[in-house]
This record gives sequence, structure tokens and C-alpha cells, in this order.
Amino acid sequence: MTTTTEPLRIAVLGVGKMGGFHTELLSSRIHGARVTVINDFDADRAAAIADTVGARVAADPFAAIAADDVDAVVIASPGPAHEKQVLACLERGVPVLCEKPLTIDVATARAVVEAEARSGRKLIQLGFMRRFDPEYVAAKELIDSGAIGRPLLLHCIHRNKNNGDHFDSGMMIRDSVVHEVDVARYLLDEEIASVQVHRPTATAAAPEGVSDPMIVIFSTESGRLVTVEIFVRTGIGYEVRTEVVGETGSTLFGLDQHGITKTVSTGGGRWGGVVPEGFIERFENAYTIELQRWVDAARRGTIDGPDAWDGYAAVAVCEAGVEAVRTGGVVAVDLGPRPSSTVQER
Ligand SMILES: NC(=O)c1ccc[n+]([C@@H]2O[C@H](COP(=O)([O-])OP(=O)(O)OC[C@H]3O[C@@H](n4cnc5c(N)ncnc54)[C@H](O)[C@@H]3O)[C@@H](O)[C@H]2O)c1
Ligand SMILES: O[C@H]1[C@H](O)[C@@H](O)[C@H](O)[C@@H](O)[C@H]1O
Repeated sequence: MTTTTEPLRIAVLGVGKMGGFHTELLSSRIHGARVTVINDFDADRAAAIADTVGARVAADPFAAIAADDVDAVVIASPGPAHEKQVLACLERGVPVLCEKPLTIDVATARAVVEAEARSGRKLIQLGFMRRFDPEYVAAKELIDSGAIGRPLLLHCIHRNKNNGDHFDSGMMIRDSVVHEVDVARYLLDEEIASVQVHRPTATAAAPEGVSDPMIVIFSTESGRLVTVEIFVRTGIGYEVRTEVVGETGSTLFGLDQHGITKTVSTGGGRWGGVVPEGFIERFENAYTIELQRWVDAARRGTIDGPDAWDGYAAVAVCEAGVEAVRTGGVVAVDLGPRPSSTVQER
């Protein structure tokens, strides 16, 4: 580990859209960090990005994790690669910011949680960036202050412009709704007990057999309900809105972060605004805060954000969600016991 005056030396694994942006932020806006090693399946892409930030390329992700010039790791490779890369970080004892999903099934996610618990250190942070978005943070503070009474309902809208033909109903749950799983757990401070999915008439833009949009309903352990509209081919842009309904009030947000209400304009007898194009435009601020807090914590050898248990719980709920898409029924979520050393104050 570096001393506090030296920058944290970071390896980024996977420099596609998300990893490329993390690399850019770490190299321009984040204090106390330096990207030293880049790895990507696509060697040309790795070389091009490494060149822009003065890093070197490692051809193998595990060599990158083991390298002497690496103190911490950002994993932004596709979900199926996460499990082995996270376990290698644990084995070496370096802090890791792993993009969601933690892994792609419950058994492997549980194994990661248990491996971290055995190590006795909290090293894994999940890339649930909405927890760092100022609007989500303000909503959480409002809820915790008691200003809207006990929250009873959560309504979420999650729309993307077009995630491509490979994005099937399962990916819509695992890669997209996974954010609402975490938001629900974060805002309501409770685990999700069951999932149901409704599949209304699909958009003509959806490939054969893909249910887009879908309405996903979570029920929490105490019986509170969360509705999620997931629609990933609107052809419009990136729309993420959330409303929490409490016993004595409600809060609606996601309208003004680079988004709609801040830029509402009138003219020609109409009013309207700009919808952000994608997740980077919408959550740029959240990614920046997330990375700065992670770097600051990693320099102390720990994490500061959603942890391995949060990643595991999200994988478990999504697995139930995929089953709910298939059966149309209500599918229960059983998280099992939480290893005690994963318990962390939120
Ligand atoms: N938090 C968020 O808002 C957010 C947004 C987008 C993506 N993500 C997550 O980030 C990850 C990457 O998504 P993306 O949209 O950048 O995908 P992408 O396809 O744009 O990039 C993935 C990159 O990883 C590389 N790669 C493939 N296998 C690899 C391996 N085994 N090791 C190293 N690199 C490998 C690919 O060549 C590609 O360059 C996914 O887990 C995704 O869910 C999170
Ligand atoms: O990987 C992306 C990312 O997580 C975005 O935040 C989400 O809106 C998309 O649906 C998903 O595909």
C-alpha cells in the first residue's frame, strides 16, 4: 500500500464505455489517484486508452491485479468476468471497485461474500453509483429525517434509448433493474422478499421474444411495494426517475439532474426540456463522487460505499426476477444468513 502522500496506483480491467469513463475521471478529476495499468480483452482498445493517460498495458487481467505498480483495482469488464477478477483482488488483499453485477449467479456471489468475510477485511465496493448521486442522497436524508413519514411505496422509471439486440429480458433484469434493487434497499433500508414481473405488449423495436417494456414489482420483508418500469428501447434517451410515497408526504426526483426540469423551456406554445442521452450524461456527477470516495477509502485500505453483501443481495433479487419473467408468478428471495464480518454501518 502507498503512503498517504503518494497517489493510489490503479489498474482498470475492461475499458469499454464504463471503464473508459472511469479511467478518464481517475486521470483528470480525482485527487490522489493514478491509473498505472490498463487491461482489456481488446488489445488495441487497451493500448489506445493507456496511451491517453500514460499507463502501461497488461495483456492478462490477473497479471494486472498482481502487479507491483498496482495498489487497487477497478473492474469494468462484463459481468461474467467479475467473479474470478474480484477473487484475485481479495487474494492479493487490494481494494476493488467492481461494477455491477458482482457476479452472474447467487452461488458465485455468495462465495465471494464468504471469501471476503474470511479475509477479515472489507475490500469490495460495488459500482452502484446512484448512492452517490446528490438527488438520491438528498432523498435518503429526507426519508431518514422523517419528513415524509414512513415510506410505503417506491415508484421507479428506468428508460434507456436502445441497449442493442443482445439485451434480452434477462439482461434487462440483471444489468438494468439491478440498479433499482439497490436503490430500493438503500432508500427503504430493508431487504426485498419477493419479485413479480408483468410483461405488457412489447415495443415493435424489441427483437422477437424480448419483453420490453416490463413492470417489475418487489415486495419488501415488511410488505412495502416497489414498482419498476424498465424500458430499454424508447428511442428517446436516458430517463431515470424515482418517487417515494410516505405516510405524510412524498418526494419525486430524477427530473433535474442534467435532465428535464432544469432545462424546461417554453416557446411556440409548447414547453419541454432535454433528456440526457445516456448514463454518463445523467450520472457523471455520481461517478465522480463515487470514485473520489473510493480512492480516499482505498488509500486507507478499505471501502466507502455499497459492499459485497449489497452486490450479493442484488444478484439474488435479480436471479429471482429472471425466474419471475419466466414463470409470471411471484418468486421469493432467500438471502440466507449474512456473514457477520460483512455487517457494516451504512
Ligand atoms: N454503474 C453503471 O452505471 C454502469 C454503466 C455501464 C456499465 N456498467 C457495468 O460496467 C461493466 C462494463 O460495461 P460497459 O457498458 O462498459 O461494456 P463494454 O462492452 O462497453 O466494455 C466492456 C469491455 O471489457 C472488455 N472485456 C471483455 N472481457 C474482458 C475480460 N475478461 N477482462 C477484461 N476486459 C474484458 C471488452 O473488450 C470491452 O472493452 C458491466 O459490468 C456493466 O454492467 C455499469
Ligand atoms: O449497464 C447499463 C448501466 O448500468 C446503466 O446505468 C443502465 O441504465 C443500463 O440499463 C445498463 O445497461
